[in-house]
Amino acid sequence: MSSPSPVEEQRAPRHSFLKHLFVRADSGAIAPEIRRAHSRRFVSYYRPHLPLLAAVLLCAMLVAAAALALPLMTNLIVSRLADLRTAPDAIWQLLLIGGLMVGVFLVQALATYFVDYQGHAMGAKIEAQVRQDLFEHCQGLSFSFYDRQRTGQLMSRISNDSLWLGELFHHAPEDLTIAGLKFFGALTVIALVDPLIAVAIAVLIPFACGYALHFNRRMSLALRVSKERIANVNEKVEDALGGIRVVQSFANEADEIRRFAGENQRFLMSRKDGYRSEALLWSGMEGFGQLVTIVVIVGGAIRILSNDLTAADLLTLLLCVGVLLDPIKRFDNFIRLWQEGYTGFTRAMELLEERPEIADRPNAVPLGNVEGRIDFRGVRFRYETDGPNILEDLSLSVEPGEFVALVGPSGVGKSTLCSLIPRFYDVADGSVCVDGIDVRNVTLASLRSKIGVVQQDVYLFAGTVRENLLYGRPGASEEELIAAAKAANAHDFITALAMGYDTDIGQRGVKLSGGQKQRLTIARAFLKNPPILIFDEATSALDNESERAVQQALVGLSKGRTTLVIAHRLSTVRHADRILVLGKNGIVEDGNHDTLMAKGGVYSALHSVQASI
Ligand SMILES: Nc1ncnc2c1ncn2[C@@H]1O[C@H](COP(=O)(O)OP(=O)(O)OP(=O)(O)O)[C@@H](O)[C@H]1O
Repeated sequence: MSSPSPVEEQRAPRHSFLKHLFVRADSGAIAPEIRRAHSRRFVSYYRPHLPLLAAVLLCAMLVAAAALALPLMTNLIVSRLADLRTAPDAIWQLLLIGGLMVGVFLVQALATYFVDYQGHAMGAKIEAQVRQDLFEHCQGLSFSFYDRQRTGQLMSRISNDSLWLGELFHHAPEDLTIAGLKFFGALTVIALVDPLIAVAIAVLIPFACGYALHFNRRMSLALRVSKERIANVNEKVEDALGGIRVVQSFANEADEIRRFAGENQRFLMSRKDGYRSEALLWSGMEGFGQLVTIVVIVGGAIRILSNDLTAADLLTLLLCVGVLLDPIKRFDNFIRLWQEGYTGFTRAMELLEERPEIADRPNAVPLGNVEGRIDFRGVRFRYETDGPNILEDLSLSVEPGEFVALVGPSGVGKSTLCSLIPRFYDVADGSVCVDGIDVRNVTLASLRSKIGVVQQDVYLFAGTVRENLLYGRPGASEEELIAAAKAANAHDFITALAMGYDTDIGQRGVKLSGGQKQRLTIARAFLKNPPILIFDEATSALDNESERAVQQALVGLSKGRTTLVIAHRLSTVRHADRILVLGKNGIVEDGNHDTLMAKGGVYSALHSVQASI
């Protein structure tokens, strides 16, 4: 059974064709003040292109004027036919008018070319700008935003939604100018030729406008829903293909196909709803066009019979009706383009309006050279305002150059604690300080440049080994690059790869083993060479021998810099200056390996358990 359409879903029970025709279409609409703000933003995108826009609009006016010239010149010829019969230079006069017409059409052709080419180029530039703005904006959004958002949805906003923007930015001013000039120009000529027929046409126009606006709103709603649905489809594709190894290893292909079919079907239904409104709009506008033609033919004939109009005038009127109806016939196209483009624009603006929760304070200063002291002062933290506290009244001081290990059961907040130092999240209460300065009072870029983080989830970019290593320090020399790789025990496996440091490692480093990926991320942090290092389970995917080698390198590298290491395997941190045991109620033990073992508390118990495995 097919799922209900989005608009139907909002207005159960299902309605008939007639209900569809007359139902109000403003539910789900955007608030007027937001719409106004979006409109201002829309107009602002033209600012860097004003001279080009002016040239395009001028050419658009020429196109419209040339279209109106045809009925006028035809009138000129036909109304003078009687005089021309007796004129000795009739052929020359006709040839002159013909030449004039050719000139007009030449101007029209050149203007059309300019509007089409330069107009589209301007639209494409603005589209690229919006896409760039979106991408740049997303780069600055906080971890908490990405905790809530899904990548597929974001990709859809940045790539899919912006596809119609170029067309919209180009066609909106151009089509409106041409359509407006043709419509009102033709109506004016009709009024000059026969005011009564012009009035008859003008009476029909409000009905056509009301009808068009109604279906415009319906299409807008349907398109908005359909954009949300295609974002869901993208999200499903991203999830299922990104995790294809998990899908296949669980033999869950059929389930994934079924889930995808569901999203695909929902998207299809939203399209169908939009197409129905579009078809009703299109057929209605066609009907309006026919009605206007009939009014002019019948009305014109009656006026000829009463000697108020000549045959030449009727011919002019019919040609003018063609010009008048042209924008109406293309109205459907324009509305579709407008809706597709403007809905995408609105969704893009919603994303741009998203404020980063973590940002530089207005008075933030750059963090200068740091010694590496870290203080947590009465820190309380939770991920969501109504969520549980993950850290509560936590105080802790790490001296410059100290090597501190964080151990404890899974989920007590070790990674969370570390993520507060580079300000991936902000504390709810208390403060986190580096060298005595609250991290919220310094610029994010300067703070993060002082901290190297190797995260639990290894992330490598598509590209070569070299590109990935240089990510943290693009200007590093070849010697520094190799030294970092050697320190992370990665140099040997890198040189054994087909292209050495220039080997492409595939999407997210898929062509490497788990341990190799981990060593690359460690080398990347080594190369950055920051005064504060944070390793979150950084050696978990290494075999014992590699792990020992990396541990040794880490000990060497940590000299003179503050190092925090989160570890589950206690054997890897027994050499640490301090070991902090984190429990549900914060730090429950603090000391070095020997003192904690002698104490016989949580650490020694954990140690005994691991030693017995
Ligand atoms: N982004 C997030 N949004 C909401 N809750 C989160 C988020 N990240 C972690 N948590 C929750 O915070 C708590 C602490 O997680 P954290 O990753 O800091 O623990 P951990 O001690 O490092 O665990 P592990 O040793 O398993 O890595 C957990 O209950 C977890 O579910």
